[in-house]
Amino acid sequence: MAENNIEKSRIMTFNEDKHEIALETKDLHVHYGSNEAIRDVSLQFERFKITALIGASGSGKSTYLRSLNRMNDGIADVTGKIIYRDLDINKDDVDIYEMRKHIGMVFQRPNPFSKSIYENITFALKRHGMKDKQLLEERVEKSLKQAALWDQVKDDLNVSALSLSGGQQQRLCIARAIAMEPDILLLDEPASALDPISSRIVEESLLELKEKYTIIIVTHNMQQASRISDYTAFFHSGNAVEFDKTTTIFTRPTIKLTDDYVSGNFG
Ligand SMILES: Nc1ncnc2c1ncn2[C@@H]1O[C@H](COP(=O)(O)OP(=O)(O)OP(=O)(O)O)[C@@H](O)[C@H]1O
Repeated sequence: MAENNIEKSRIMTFNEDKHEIALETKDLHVHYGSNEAIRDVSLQFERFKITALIGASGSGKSTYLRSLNRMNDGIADVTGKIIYRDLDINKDDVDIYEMRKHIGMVFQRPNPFSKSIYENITFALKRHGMKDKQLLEERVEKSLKQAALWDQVKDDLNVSALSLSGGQQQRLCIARAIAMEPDILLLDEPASALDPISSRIVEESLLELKEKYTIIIVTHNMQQASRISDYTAFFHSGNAVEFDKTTTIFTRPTIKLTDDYVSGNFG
């Protein structure tokens, strides 16, 4: 069990008259058996902004992120509130299938289906009842454009997704997630398995995506966090230690633990 040695934390909250909150957790705890991986985390995520979750390995970033759209159901015990559109989506009676249309997720390793590019994107749409061929084609084009992949694949959407490069596969996974037109995109180190060039291209597409989506991203890469995020939450031992504008976290954090981490003294 991680030791709770956090004496101080500093969590910024938004003035809700000026900032629209897309998602919020209140007193969130996550236990894997007796191991408390997330301790009482209350954070707000502003709409159409990118929030980075940073911290050393094992600090709880992925556990927290995965709890936000109930990916930890059946794996961990998650208590506390996850507020989306005035609804606590951590309640038992929430339709998880429906909720995930609004809160989509992209994982660390590109995981396209072993199907064509076109089918990767239309699969979930069809399962949700979209049948019209023209509408499906429009959605495929729009999401591939938003994920900055359209120009490279538009001439043959019937090739296998597995024939794409790693970076292209990850952008396809982003396109697949946004094809559902979610409000919120959760990304768990989406560029960590990619080479630096593909990683920068994914970053650039995320910057464009924030015009339309609220993005919450786990990253180990400090440069990436400072390049793309508006806000940053620093996690340590399952606690959200400090949350503020990214520039503040990286240039003048209040808490020593944050300072040590962002200046590379541990982690
Ligand atoms: N499926 C699981 N079952 C049991 N314990 C888990 C599981 N996933 C994570 N944990 C534990 O929860 C704690 C937080 O892990 P988590 O993966 O959330 O951290 P992280 O900050 O995302 O780490 P990393 O950067 O290495 O991915 C760790 O103690 C880890 O061992």
